Amino acid sequence: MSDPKIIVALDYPGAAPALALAHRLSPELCRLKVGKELFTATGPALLEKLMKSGFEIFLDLKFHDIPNTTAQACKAAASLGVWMINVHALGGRKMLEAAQLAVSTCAQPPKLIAVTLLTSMNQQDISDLGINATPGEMVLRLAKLAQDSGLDGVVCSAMETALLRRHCGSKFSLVTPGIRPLEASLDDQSRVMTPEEALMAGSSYLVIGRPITRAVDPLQALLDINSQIRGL
Ligand SMILES: O=c1ccn([C@@H]2O[C@H](COP(=O)(O)O)[C@@H](O)[C@H]2O)c(=O)[nH]1
Repeated sequence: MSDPKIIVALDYPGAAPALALAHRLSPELCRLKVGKELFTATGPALLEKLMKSGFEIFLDLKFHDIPNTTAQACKAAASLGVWMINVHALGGRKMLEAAQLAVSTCAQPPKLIAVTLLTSMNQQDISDLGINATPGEMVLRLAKLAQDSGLDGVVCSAMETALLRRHCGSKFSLVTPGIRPLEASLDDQSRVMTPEEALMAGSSYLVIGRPITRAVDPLQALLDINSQIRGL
C-alpha cells in the first residue's frame, strides 16, 4: 500500500464541497483531514463516505479536557475507523495517558498524536500567555511529554522537526501543518516551511489545506507538490 506524505485539510462548511474535492483526488496521492468545522457540520456520515472511497482519514478534533472526558472522546473517535486522531498536549500527562489507554483498547486503534504549539502562534503569542520559552523549547517539552505518555507522535511546525527528530527518534510521527509552497500566501500561519524543506528536515506527514483547496486546479496543485517532494 502507498504511504502518501500529504494530508489534504478539508476545511469546508459542509459535505458537498468536501466530497467534490475528494472525488477529484485519489487515495494514492494523499490522505484527507477532517477538522472541527466539517465534522461539526456533517458528523460521522461524511467520514464513512470518504473512507468508502479508499481515503485514510486524520480526524483532527484536538480533544482537550479532563482525563476521563478526553479518553471517552478518543474512544468514540477511534471507533469510527479513522487512521489518526489527536488531542492537545497541554492537557497534561494524566490526560495524555488516559487517551492513550482508551485508544489502545480499541479493536483497530488509530494513531494517536498530540498538538504541541499551533503553527499560527509565534514568540509574541507565547509571551502573551506568560510562558517564558521559545517555540522550539515549548514544542520539545510537549513532544517529550507526549512520547513519555505513549503517544505515536505530535503535530508541530516543520521549523521544529529537525530538533524533535534528534530528541524523539526516527519512529515518532511528526505531522506538520503550516506548509506553504514558495510564494504561497501565509494566511494565518506563522511558523511555516515549504514541502521540500519540511520533508528534508524529517517531517513524517505534511498537512496542507488552502494552498491546495483554494487553488484554481486543486488536483494539479497536489500533483505539483507531490512531484516537488518525490524521493524525499
Ligand atoms: O498547529 C496546527 C494544528 C492544526 N492545523 C490545521 O492544519 C490545517 C492547515 O491548513 P492551511 O490551510 O494549510 O493553513 C488546518 O486545518 C488547521 O486547522 C494547523 O494549521 N496548525
